[in-house]
Amino acid sequence: MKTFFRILSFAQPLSKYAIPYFIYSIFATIFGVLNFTLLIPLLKVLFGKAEVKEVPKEPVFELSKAFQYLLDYFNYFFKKLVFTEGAYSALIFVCIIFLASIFLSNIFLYLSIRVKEYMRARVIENVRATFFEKVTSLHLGYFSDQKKGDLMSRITSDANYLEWAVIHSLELLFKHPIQLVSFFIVLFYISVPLTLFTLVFLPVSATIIAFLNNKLKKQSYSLQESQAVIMSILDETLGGLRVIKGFNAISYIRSKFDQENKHYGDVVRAMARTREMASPISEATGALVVVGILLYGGSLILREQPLLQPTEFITYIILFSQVMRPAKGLTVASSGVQVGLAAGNRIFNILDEAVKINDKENALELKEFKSEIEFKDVHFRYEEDWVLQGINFKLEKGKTVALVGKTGSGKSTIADLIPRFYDIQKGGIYIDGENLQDYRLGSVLQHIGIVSQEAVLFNDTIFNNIAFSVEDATYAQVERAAKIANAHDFIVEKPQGYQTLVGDRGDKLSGGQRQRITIARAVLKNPSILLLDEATAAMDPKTEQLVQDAINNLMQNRTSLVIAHRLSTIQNADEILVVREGHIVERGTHAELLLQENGEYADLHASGIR
Ligand SMILES: Nc1ncnc2c1ncn2[C@@H]1O[C@H](COP(=O)(O)OP(=O)(O)OP(=O)(O)O)[C@@H](O)[C@H]1O
Repeated sequence: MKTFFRILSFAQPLSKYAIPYFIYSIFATIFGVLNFTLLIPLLKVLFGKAEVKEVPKEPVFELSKAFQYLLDYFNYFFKKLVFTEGAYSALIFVCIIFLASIFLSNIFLYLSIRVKEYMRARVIENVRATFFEKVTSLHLGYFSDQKKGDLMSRITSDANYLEWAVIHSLELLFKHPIQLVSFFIVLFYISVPLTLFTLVFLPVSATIIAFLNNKLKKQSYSLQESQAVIMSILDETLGGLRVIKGFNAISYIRSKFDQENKHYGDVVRAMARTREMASPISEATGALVVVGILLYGGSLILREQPLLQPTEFITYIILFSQVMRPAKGLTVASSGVQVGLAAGNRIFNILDEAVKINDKENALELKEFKSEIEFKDVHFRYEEDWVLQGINFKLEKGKTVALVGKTGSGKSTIADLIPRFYDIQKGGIYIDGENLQDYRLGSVLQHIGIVSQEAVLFNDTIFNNIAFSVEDATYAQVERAAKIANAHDFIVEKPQGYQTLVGDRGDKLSGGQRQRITIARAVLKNPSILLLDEATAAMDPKTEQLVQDAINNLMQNRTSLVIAHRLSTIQNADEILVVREGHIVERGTHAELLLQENGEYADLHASGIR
């Protein structure tokens, strides 16, 4: 029930939709039912039962019997018309009212559907916006444990199921119950014993439908899980197509996909079996009831003193056949809600994930970076084991500190702690003497530029890829940044220049070109603190020199923390820290470290990082 109300909360403001929907549904139903009740006078005329021998008496209005008065007045007016104008004129009169009520019923139906669709659009907008906001505010560590495809499936297909669940719940709460109640009021009005007789069958079909719904909910959860797995495989395949083809692993990935795809098909078939059973079951119980009504209703008519008129009986059967529609609608809507509840749970699992990296109340603003960044006894772990232990160093303004060490030693992790991709568990990181966690993160990030090992580009133009973190960047500014990053020349050689689309993840550019675009991006942002993780991918000497020069230009007059994979970048660093298994084991300048006998830096140098 909690999930159900939470799903409805996406349709805020609910009253804006639910109240008009309720009103329109009532009117659509009233006029819809009226169509059928008009059958009684119509049939009377046709069967010649409407003969009137004297002037009928006009009914007297009483507030407590307003409904009865309306019916009596209609009968009075109808009889008067038959008496004064003849039966055929009365028939025309009934037909006109019949048409008018169909027209009105459809107008209200249209209005109710419109409100419903507006609400649907609102729900999907809200769900996606809330989901996207949440996903972008979660800490990076969360995504290490998640499959991307699974998240994508939640924001697309699960969100769709949820959107339908809201619509179905409107129908479940308002439309179908209103229709059912209205039909039953009229049915009771025509014959109480006959209607009581039909009601006996309701609990039987309700129990069967409830059983089917429960089954459907479980199946639908497994369907959505399977959909997520398919999306993940697709995502991995598209992302790694080059490797898959290169390693001739197409059959491996295909069989993985086929297996899941088959499982998905099996679940869809199982769901269809369950869902489609609801309809024949309600049809069969409906037919049973109709036979029962025919037998029982017939006995009421065929008595010596009939309790029911044949014209009323025909109308009753026609009306009853209409009851099946909302009754079936109820079963469809409730299964839609069940499916939506399963989808809702998958979405809420993410929405309920705690945002671990938050700004404190009254957090400080880092307006200007003035003196230094300091790591004091920093300890950090992703999972069980410590990845960093007792890290101490200072990065003074305008200086360059380089991190070197074997792969997996913890260099990237140290750099990731400054923009608070992760928070440390012990010790402290200080900027200008204040704890990093006391600042508003946004104000710190404003001063940081990151160039990572992997050049991350978006499927957009070169211009937008360079300008993406700087609002309103001008063409001249972007061009200047590209020149400093040694990127301008290759950009203008492209037919579309800065407007060239780079392709998915920058596929249409070479590795060196992608690197220089990301360097230009950092140049344009002009941050005072630079976190630079050198690319490890091998480039030809000329490109490498171009990238190296671009990096040197970028580092000028900045405070830099550099993760070095080549010695050439860091020979001029003010301090080099050698990291081993999460500890700093050596520190000093290039020259100092080379002098250390059996030192790790000297070793690394000898083994060839250059
Ligand atoms: N998201 C993560 N979850 C769990 N463990 C991680 C995660 N990221 C890194 N690690 C582990 O933390 C340790 C340090 O990794 P880190 O990436 O900082 O090393 P590195 O020195 O930068 O390596 P490289 O030079 O290869 O980039 C490694 O043992 C790695 O397996």
